[in-house]
Amino acid sequence: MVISIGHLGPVGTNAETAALAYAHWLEENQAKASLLCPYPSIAQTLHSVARGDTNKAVVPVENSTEGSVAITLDTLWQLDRLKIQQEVVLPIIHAFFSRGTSLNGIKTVYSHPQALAQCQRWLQQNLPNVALIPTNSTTEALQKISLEPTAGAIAAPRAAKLYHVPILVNHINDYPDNCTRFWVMTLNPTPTVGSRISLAFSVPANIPGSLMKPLQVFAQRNINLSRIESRPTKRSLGEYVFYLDVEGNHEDPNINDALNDLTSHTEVIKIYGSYPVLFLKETDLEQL
Ligand SMILES: O=C(O)C(=O)C[C@]1(C(=O)O)C=C[C@@H](O)C=C1
Repeated sequence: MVISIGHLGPVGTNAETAALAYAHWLEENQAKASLLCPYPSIAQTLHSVARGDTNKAVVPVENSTEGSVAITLDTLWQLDRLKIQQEVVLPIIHAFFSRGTSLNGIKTVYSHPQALAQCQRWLQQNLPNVALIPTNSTTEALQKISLEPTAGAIAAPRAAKLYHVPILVNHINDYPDNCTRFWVMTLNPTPTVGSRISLAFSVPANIPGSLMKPLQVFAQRNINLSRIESRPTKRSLGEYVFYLDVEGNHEDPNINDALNDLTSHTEVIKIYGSYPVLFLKETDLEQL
């Protein structure tokens, strides 16, 4: 069976690179063939796997410079039954593309909001007066500049070969170790022994101790949390959903005990599963 993997498109996005890396891993480790399916937005990518149109979806979750990808967390909270099969950590390199020959004449820069934010210092120093225009993805930005010599786009260097647009400046991300975590989501995960569990919950009431009690469940059992953050529930101001990454897996009775206990201190809880993490280096990307 060929595994269909949805990702943010069009081809050449960072999400596609993460999906390609996962497809490569599936082929090497499980002898499984995959078919990549681009979608116009992260939300549509997740809905496609929730409907069963694709077997898996690869979506960005957190960037080392800019933090969480809100649309991914919010959509996962709305959708039921999606589980994390695997995490892929990808080095993210941004390049500046233009049909113009120098930075001098540039008036407009297009890119995905995350990419614009990850290059904000470079933009401030080199193109302080341009209009920054957000697009649905980095490669959608590349498509926009084809007829505009005074426009530029920020995208991954890999896209230069795919779109035949010249790179004017490479490595413009503000932090050289810029990387993004991507999750491979599915309705039917293959059981694996992971190294991390991710979950989200809302609390029964906005009263003293309502967040401390769920956190104590882990502290009391000496279980380490590697991330905690909140997003609004969108029901009313001041109500939040909390997202946690827990170090460990379901084979550990201490973790299972903590997760069982957690349900008595939360209102709605979604456990996205326990999963292994695949770290990629810049040199790994050259083979994709
Ligand atoms: O537009 C792309 O190339 C994407 O894959 C999206 C995205 C994101 O949403 O975070 C992925 C990784 C980078 O952090 C920048 C942009």
